[in-house]
Amino acid sequence: MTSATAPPHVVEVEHVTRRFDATVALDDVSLTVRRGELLGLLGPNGAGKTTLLSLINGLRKPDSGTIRLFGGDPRDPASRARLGTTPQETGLPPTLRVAEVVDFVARHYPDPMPTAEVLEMFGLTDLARRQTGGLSGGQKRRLAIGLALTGRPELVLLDEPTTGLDVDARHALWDALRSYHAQGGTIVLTSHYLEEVQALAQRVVVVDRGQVLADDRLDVILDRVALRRMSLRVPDAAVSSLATVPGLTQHETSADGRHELLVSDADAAVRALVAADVPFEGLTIAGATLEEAFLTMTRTPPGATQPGATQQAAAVDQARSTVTTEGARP
Ligand SMILES: Nc1ncnc2c1ncn2[C@@H]1O[C@H](COP(=O)(O)OP(=O)(O)OP(=O)(O)O)[C@@H](O)[C@H]1O
Repeated sequence: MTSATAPPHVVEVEHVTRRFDATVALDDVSLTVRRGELLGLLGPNGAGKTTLLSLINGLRKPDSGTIRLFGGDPRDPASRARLGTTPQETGLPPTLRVAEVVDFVARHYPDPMPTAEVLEMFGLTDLARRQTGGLSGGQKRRLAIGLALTGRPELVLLDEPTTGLDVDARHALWDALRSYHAQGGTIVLTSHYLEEVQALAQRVVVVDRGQVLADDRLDVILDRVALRRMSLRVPDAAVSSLATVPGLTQHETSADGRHELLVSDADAAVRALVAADVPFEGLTIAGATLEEAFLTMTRTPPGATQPGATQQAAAVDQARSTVTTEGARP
């Protein structure tokens, strides 16, 4: 699947901006995908994930910036010859049988996987003779992802691959993707689910409102997500002590005067407050949400003003309504 002399980057995105009328779907995004990586693009609804994939697979053009796919222009079919892709929704010819569709797609590639292997890998062997119009939503999804891998692509782009799948099907699909990756394949997948990214990805790019908020190894991102939210009251004279709390990543004061702290270790933070004789009251501790972790990832340039608590709370509320936090709480 890979060649020893091939360049290390299969995708290069440089300062890419893409607008839809007044909406800036991607705002000066830069990232590279190395050969053999399994990269998770994580972000809430409308973050820009699908737009980014559509630029990488050549369906859309950036307004500014450049995208290279295997070193070439993604809009050139030759650049896409080694690419497999599955959009969020796939149209399958309803009267063709499952095995016929796999055969049909396989004939477009020089060295496809045998149809039986694709069917086996995605748990579709018993459905080989079923017309695709008679498949359930989850079965169609598995077939669509099987089709993306049929040509043994070097890179596969998967937009929310397991949406609509039950737990068993989701795990079977993860196994198939791990096996493809173990054979040298490169995967970029988008997900709302931290759990999914956690199960598969080695590197995670967090996107929100068209911007890359974080791009790091999975373990580094998970450390950031394992935040705790502490809410407490302190007298004005003791507010400055809050800045010395260990593991503090964010401090805001809400409209009712409560102090909201995001900390990496709430036990250590409470011990420090007690040791410093800070007369706090009304303390509550909760797991920070994934959205809160996203927000703390926003890098504020030195000297810039932090967003106000009201603005931040509104952003959290907005994100909370759209992102699945399954698995986000420690
Ligand atoms: N064809 C389009 N016309 C107008 N606006 C669009 C179009 N495609 C995307 N957008 C807007 O661009 C922004 C980014 O959308 P995009 O679909 O890339 O986000 P996403 O992260 O993939 O979201 P989701 O997780 O819901 O699929 C959103 O505000 C969306 O409404």
